[in-house]
Amino acid sequence: METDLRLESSLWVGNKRYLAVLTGWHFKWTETDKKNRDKKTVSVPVAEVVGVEEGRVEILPRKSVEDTDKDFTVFYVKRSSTRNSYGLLWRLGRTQFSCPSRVLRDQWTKQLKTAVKTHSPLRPHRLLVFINPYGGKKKGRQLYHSLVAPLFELADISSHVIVTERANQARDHLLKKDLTGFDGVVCVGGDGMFSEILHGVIGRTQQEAGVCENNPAVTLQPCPLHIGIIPAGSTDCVCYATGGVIDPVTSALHIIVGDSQPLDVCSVHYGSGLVRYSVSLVGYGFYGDVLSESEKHRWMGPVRYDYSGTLVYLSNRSYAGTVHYLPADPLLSSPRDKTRCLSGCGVCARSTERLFPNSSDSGSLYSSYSGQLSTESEGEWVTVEGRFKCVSLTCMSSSCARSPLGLSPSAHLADGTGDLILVWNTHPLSFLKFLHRHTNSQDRFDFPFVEVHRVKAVRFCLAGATEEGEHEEFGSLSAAADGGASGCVDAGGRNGSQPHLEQMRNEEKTVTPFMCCLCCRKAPDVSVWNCDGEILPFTNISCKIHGQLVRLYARGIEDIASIRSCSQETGDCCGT
Ligand SMILES: CCCCCCCCCCCCC/C=C/[C@@H](O)[C@H](CO)NC(=O)CCCCCCCCCCCCCCC
Ligand SMILES: Nc1ncnc2c1ncn2[C@@H]1O[C@H](COP(=O)(O)OP(=O)(O)OP(=O)(O)O)[C@@H](O)[C@H]1O
Ligand SMILES: [Ca+2]
Repeated sequence: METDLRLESSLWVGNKRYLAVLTGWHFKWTETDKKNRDKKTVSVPVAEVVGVEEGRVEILPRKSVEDTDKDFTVFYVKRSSTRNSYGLLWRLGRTQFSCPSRVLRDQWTKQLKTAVKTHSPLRPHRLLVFINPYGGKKKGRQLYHSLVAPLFELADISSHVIVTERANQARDHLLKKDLTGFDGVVCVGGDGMFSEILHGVIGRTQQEAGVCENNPAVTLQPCPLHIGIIPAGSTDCVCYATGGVIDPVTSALHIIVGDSQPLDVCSVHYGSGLVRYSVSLVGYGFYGDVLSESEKHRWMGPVRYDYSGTLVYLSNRSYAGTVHYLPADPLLSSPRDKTRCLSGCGVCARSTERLFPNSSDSGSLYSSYSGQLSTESEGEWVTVEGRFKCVSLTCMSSSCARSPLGLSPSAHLADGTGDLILVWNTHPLSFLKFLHRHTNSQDRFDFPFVEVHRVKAVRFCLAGATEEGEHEEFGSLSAAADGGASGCVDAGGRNGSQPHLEQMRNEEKTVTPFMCCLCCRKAPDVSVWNCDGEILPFTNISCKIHGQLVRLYARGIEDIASIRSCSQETGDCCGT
């Protein structure tokens, strides 16, 4: 197949002659002018070709086609580094080629199109797009129509666009409506909107597989629909942490080329019910209080978090509780090993082999789903009791513009673990130093009052509350297993009617005082949980990490150094 696709000929770009070669994986063109000693080769991976059009075509600022019969235009991914973030910006590169004959032109366009089809099997053809018109700075709709839709059209992707009219509309649509023919779901919005899509996609997959989401011991069915994120929110943590930049064009190009990034998901349970899923932060204490305070100031937009953060910091609170955690295998990785999860991460790749042992390629990745109950041996739970400024569990680094390395810089996107960060009560200035280190690259865990553990599961219990309830209902994760869908009740976060959770919520209210307002003299004894930007109505929760439960149209953070060495080899790897 490789040799079938090979094509080589002279082509013109402007008034310069090039030798163009299409090999199995790359399309390259090199200037053939002999006087030019610095011959530059532009090499574009076939998998990063966005579109091939006959004639001289432009798509921006608007589409124009000069239908000449010896020309063709290639659109492809071009990279540039950014000042404020860690990943690379992707832009649309475009080169117009002229051939000596129409026959050769047709040969080039045909071969290039075939090569693209062969080398990117996960490219979407049909997408379901949800736009939250009220996310972030309320520019979602405009961003989509001006920057993203023209790229999808160029790449021959058809999309069904729904501009939401209410919260949870996207989730409900994914849970109930016919999704036949869609390759993926695109979320135009922030982390809250992503969370809706996440709940819809996971819930729908479990429904169809007959898996009960309430039982934390059950192995959930990985989701076949990919999720794309066009960032248009306030924090956009999921987009930032999975690509290193917040940029709608970069995100659209990752969707078009069919990138596939697996992502760990944490399920949060109360009693015998699922409460929510999280991919970023499940946080009690400081981050819970900041979120709770910020909800009162939504009108401020993204600044609400800084304002509320300052108020909450000044109120200097700490909370008593007991944390139980199940450590992950320390031989595989550590949250303090100073590594970073980058595109092509080896730790995550080895986890894929462990989680899906029988699959040899991404096409059959989910075929090895092994049943409903976790068979992995559980290990020993560890218990820590005390007074904390905050307790945070994150499945990934949770980096964002505010904190470019995130809550846990060495966390992995897809290793089946989360990082548990315990910040003990300390002097306010020490806590400020800890917070400040989130804004730079200093080690935020290098304080005597901070602990970080790589974990598979966590349980939290308020001080004074016995764990009896939970012990009866959970015991160990595997003891709670009931074998699957039997007796399954509606999972939390799925739809309005969850009688089991409603009853438990009322029970908890009797022991959970309301958050005190900031002017009260007496600080509250109990905080709230922040679950990816949503306040949870329960305190004594139990969390379990599900390795690689969903897939995003992303490829992790690209290592700038390796891209540079690639440019040196070929003159200019990515542009004309
Ligand atoms: C001295 C400067 C200190 C700056 C400290 C910055 C720490 C930033 C850590 C960011 C962690 C983000 C985790 C991601 C969570 C998302 O799943 C979730 C949904 O979008 N976002 C939030 O809950 C939104 C959470 C937003 C949290 C913002 C906290 C801002 C704290 C500001 C403290 C100022 C103290 C000033 C004292 C005079
Ligand atoms: N049409 C709508 N009207 C009201 N709320 C909506 C609508 N569509 C979606 N939502 C809800 O709005 C919430 C916030 O949206 P989104 O996450 O897009 O923006 P954000 O809160 O500004 O950003 P971030 O979550 O990154 O901080 C989501 O939880 C979503 O459920
Ligand atoms: Ca992880």
